[in-house]
Amino acid sequence: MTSIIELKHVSLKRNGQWILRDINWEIKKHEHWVLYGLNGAGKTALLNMLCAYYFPTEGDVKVLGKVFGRDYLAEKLRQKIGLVSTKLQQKFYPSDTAFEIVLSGAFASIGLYEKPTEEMRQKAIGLLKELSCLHYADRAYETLSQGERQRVLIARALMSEPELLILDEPTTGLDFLAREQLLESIEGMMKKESAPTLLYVTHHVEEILPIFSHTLLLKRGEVFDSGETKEMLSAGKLSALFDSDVSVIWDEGRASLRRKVQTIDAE
Ligand SMILES: Nc1ncnc2c1ncn2[C@@H]1O[C@H](COP(=O)(O)OP(=O)(O)OP(=O)(O)O)[C@@H](O)[C@H]1O
Repeated sequence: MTSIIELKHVSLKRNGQWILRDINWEIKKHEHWVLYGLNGAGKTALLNMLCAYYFPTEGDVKVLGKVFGRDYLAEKLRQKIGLVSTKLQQKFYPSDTAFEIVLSGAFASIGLYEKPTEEMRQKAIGLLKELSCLHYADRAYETLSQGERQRVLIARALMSEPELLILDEPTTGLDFLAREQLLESIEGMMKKESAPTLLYVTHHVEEILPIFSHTLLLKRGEVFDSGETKEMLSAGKLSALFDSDVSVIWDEGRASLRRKVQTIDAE
């Protein structure tokens, strides 16, 4: 099976501090992964590396068949990766419509500077429909809710038919219902045969859908463990990850966590 991401003994130092240490990770085509870790675990640093914004201090990074430092062109590589992150959300022009924002994905630009073809327009309409956002296609970005914006940005990311789609904490700022509806849309989208490999970054176990076959647990810049999701989300493993006792409750293929409160006997 083709590798989408291959990291070998990758470490990253920034401002004299090690942020990532000895990361080994392989994502194969058609596997869908979760990158899970608490605040400050190094998730953003790792994503910045995968998208060629950071260069490893040590080790080898290969993304979509391109070896960093040897045969890759950052811009070209990024065009093959669909990235949806909160940081990206803030870059769009408030008066651009949802339709224009989705279309801009075909040119990998912020704003629409080239005339889209009829084929692009049809594709954008199809994606807006698929992500249930066609009814606000003509609304200005600034008038959209957080959940609506995320849907539009996922549709935009899919315009260029990326081989890898990275969703970086896409449910930030969503209420329970909006979160669940977005997760349902993501699940539906990933069931399509033409779906890209998906990397979903989160610090909420509840968001890990059954479609995510694999999970990498990141702790203080190191791989704590990685493998099949079901195995990674065990009470023992997560308690060790958090340095705090938790129990895991499974319901319809999704896990949720409870922190065990230590009770001290009065006697
Ligand atoms: N340029 C930098 N210089 C020094 N330290 C940095 C730099 N960038 C990140 N760090 C540190 O590296 C650690 C990992 O940061 P990172 O933002 O990757 O974590 P994260 O897992 O994305 O966290 P969160 O879930 O809170 O967004 C943090 O302790 C952060 O302060």
